[in-house]
Amino acid sequence: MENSDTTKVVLLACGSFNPITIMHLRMFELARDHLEDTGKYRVVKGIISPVGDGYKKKGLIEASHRLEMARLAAESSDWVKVDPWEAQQAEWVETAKVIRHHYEELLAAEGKNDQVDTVKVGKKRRHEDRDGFSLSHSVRTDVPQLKLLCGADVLESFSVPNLWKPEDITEIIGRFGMVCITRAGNDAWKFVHQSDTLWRHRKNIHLVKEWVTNDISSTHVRRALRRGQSVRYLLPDPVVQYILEHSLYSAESEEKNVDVILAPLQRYSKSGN
Ligand SMILES: Nc1ncnc2c1ncn2[C@@H]1O[C@H](COP(=O)(O)OP(=O)(O)OP(=O)(O)O)[C@@H](O)[C@H]1O
Ligand SMILES: NC(=O)c1ccc[n+]([C@@H]2O[C@H](COP(=O)(O)O)[C@@H](O)[C@H]2O)c1
Ligand SMILES: [Zn+2]
Repeated sequence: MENSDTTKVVLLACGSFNPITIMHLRMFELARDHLEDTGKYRVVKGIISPVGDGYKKKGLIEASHRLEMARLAAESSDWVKVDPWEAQQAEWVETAKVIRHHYEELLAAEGKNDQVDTVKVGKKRRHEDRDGFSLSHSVRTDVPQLKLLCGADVLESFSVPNLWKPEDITEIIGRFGMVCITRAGNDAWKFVHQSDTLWRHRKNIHLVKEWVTNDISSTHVRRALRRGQSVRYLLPDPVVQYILEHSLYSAESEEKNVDVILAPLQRYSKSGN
């Protein structure tokens, strides 16, 4: 039965997905269970958004292949879909912009625009937060919430110099919120505790402890493929087939972007941000 007190949530996972693994799909299941277990949320959709080639990460193969593999993987889910928008952009797009794009899509799908209906927005939300970010322009309760889904490594990468703009971190967490899958739960909490920005927005950070630890990573999968080893059961079968059919992941593909600086580092060190 529909509970009118629950808030609908859409989960957005951004990453390389080079290639997508079963752990990426598990993240969605873990996050949905965690949010729904609070009794406050109902997760209605998951979106996988592979990063574009402009991200320039070492070993990042073409977005067309990564998108197709993600689509094959998502066929096994009735609620997680792949969205090609980010992957199709000529230049790397900041995650905050990707979230904004999907939020606008969400509003459009609900027949709403980005103007907040103040009657429907809770009073306590109508203020500037301490970073000067106007929450009154951004939080509404009549459409599903959009939250960024990621692993603890992404949360911890917030402290890497020149990787994230501080205002983007504030917007991602303060305006939208994050669901973060963590293998070492205490470390992620410690990280939140040690950052003033993260601590201020702690109620918008959902840390999900993964009890059945699973260290599958795309790096491990690419390494195994380079060595001619089996990757079966680490990836959905159709993804394994696709990789073999197209001979993806070799010593050569791992050298892609080897001498190139990662797009965010390039962008933010240049601008002096
Ligand atoms: N085993 C895992 N546990 C928790 N989160 C994970 C795990 N694997 C990937 N993620 C998360 O999935 C998202 C996409 O990650 P990404 O595409 O970088 O995969 P990855 O396996 O970490 O790849 P790579 O080894 O190339 O960095 C990120 O938010 C990452 O933190
Ligand atoms: N400043 C930013 O918005 C920023 C910085 C670094 C990574 N990211 C994103 O985080 C994800 C990380 O992916 P990887 O873990 O595969 O590197 C990608 O989607 C990337 O675009 C965003
Ligand atoms: Zn990663």
